[in-house]
This record gives sequence, C-alpha cells and structure tokens, in this order.
Amino acid sequence: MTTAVVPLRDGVSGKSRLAAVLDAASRRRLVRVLARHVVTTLLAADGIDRVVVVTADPVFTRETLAGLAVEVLEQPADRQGLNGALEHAREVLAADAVGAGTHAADAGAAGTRAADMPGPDAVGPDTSGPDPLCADAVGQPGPRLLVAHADLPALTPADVTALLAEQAPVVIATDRYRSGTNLLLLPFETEVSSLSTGGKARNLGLEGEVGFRFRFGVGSLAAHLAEADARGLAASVVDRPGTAVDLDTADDWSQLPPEVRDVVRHEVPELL
Ligand SMILES: Nc1nc2c(ncn2[C@@H]2O[C@H](COP(=O)(O)OP(=O)(O)OP(=O)(O)O)[C@@H](O)[C@H]2O)c(=O)[nH]1
Ligand SMILES: C=C(OP(=O)(O)O)C(=O)O
Repeated sequence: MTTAVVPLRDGVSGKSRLAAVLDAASRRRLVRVLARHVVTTLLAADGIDRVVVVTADPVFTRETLAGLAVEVLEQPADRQGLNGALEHAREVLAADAVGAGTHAADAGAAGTRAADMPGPDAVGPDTSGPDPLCADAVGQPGPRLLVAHADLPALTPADVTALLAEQAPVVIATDRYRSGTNLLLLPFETEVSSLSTGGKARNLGLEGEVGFRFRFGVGSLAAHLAEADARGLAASVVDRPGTAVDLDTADDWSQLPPEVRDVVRHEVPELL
C-alpha cells in the first residue's frame, strides 16, 4: 500500500517568490487551486490508498480541501519547516502503514498509532477501497510513503502511477533544473540497522538513526540520492513534464503548457 503525504505550509506565507507579481489574496487563491489539483490527482491515481495533508494551518487546509476525501494532520509547533512536518507525518502514519492488519484509511481509528500522536482528521467522505493489507499482496512492494508537494500544476494520475511502477525502492521526481525534489517515494521502513550496509552507515555516523532523513531544500535531489546511498537503497530519478514544474516563480509559470495555465488562471486571473 502507498500513503501519499502532501505538505502544505499555511494560508499566508506560501508562494513568497511570487510576491512581486501577486498580492497576498491572490497567492492564497493560487495555493488553494494548486493544492486541490495535487490532492485530486493523487486521489485519482491507481495505487494510492490514502492521502494525508500535513500542515501548520489546519483551518485553511480544511477550507481549501473541502469535499475531498483527504485527511489533515497538524504539524506540531516543535516540528518546524518542511522536513520537520514530513518527519512528523511519517512517524504518525508509519504505525498504520506498517502495523499488521490495521485499516490505514480509517482516519479515526487509533490502530497501532502511538498514543501520544494524534492522527489526522478526515475532511471529506472516505471513498477508499478495500483494505489493501487484507488483499492478496503477493509480489507487491511493502508499505510505501509518497511525498508530493502541493504546488505541481501539471501533475497527472499517470505521473503518479509511473512513479509507483519504478523498480527502485527510492524514487525521486526532480524539478526542471534537475536540482530539487518535487515527489519522493520510499519504503516506510528504512532503518539503518536492517540494512546490509550497516558498516557503511556506521562510518557515516548513521548507526542507530531511524529512517531516511528528508532533506528537502536547495539541492535536495543530490541530498536525497546521498540518503538512499548511505542506506544501501537503490534510487531512480524520474523526470517527466508533469512532475518537473513546481510553480514557485514567474519563470515556472511561463514553462507550463497553455491548457494548465488556463485552468490556474480561471482561479487566479492576475497571472498573465
Ligand atoms: N507543512 C508544511 N509544509 C511546507 C512548509 N514549507 C513548505 N511547505 C510545503 O512544501 C511544498 C514546497 O514548498 P516550497 O515550494 O519550498 O515553498 P512555498 O511556500 O510553496 O513557496 P515559497 O514561499 O516561494 O518558498 C509546498 O507544498 C509548501 O506548501 C512547512 O514548513 N510546513
Ligand atoms: C523544497 C524544494 O523545492 P522548492 O522550494 O523549489 O519547492 C526541494 O526541491 O527540495
């Protein structure tokens, strides 16, 4: 089974690199239309069992995603930034994904989730299918986590399915500069101790550390490849039109296909 996690900052501070061309209200509408697009795309993609948005602003996020079958997980104040939000989400969701027999799509169930970690709240109706952990999963990969940024206007369900079909345990969809990471797929369980490269991990000072560290930010493609390598995990890099453009700058906007720009412009006509 694959759980998709979408990080969404809040309703006021995002898309700051577009502040020169869009005022705060327009940026807020842009964040909304982009987030709805990414979540809708993930919900429509074959192979995605659950979609969770981790955010510092649950009120804005619930309004933004009203009507969609997505869950909202609040980012605690002591887990700052994009990487902190994702580490928190992974800790909360791993219990559901890895715990035997737990129905991962039951947002309200405690399952095997750590008692001190509140789980996500559901926004819309639960339209998920049967429990994949109870299905015949022979030959299927173990539980996986797909991180997808909330600002990918050209993302399609076929892009998501293509990532899931890659053979490597770690899959990175890079940006159009081949420098960043727009989507990242990895197994939930990447404990160093379970790897055959324990010696290498020890040399790198990773012994005892749990999990592949999220290293989103400048140069995150190289950083994520290094994380995979340090843990003895093969990684593949995906570069598709639908995954490569995250809308951060006016130049990103100019790279989008006309039909994608038309959809975004419908909500944010200020974008020329
Ligand atoms: N939960 C959470 N999500 C974040 C945080 N920072 C960024 N994100 C999300 O991570 C994704 C990538 O973010 P960026 O492109 O780096 O930031 P942005 O807010 O979209 O744009 P800038 O203000 O221009 O950096 C987007 O979906 C953001 O909403 C954070 O601190 N917490
Ligand atoms: C966070 C990242 O990129 P951006 O800030 O461009 O969305 C990244 O590529 O890791």
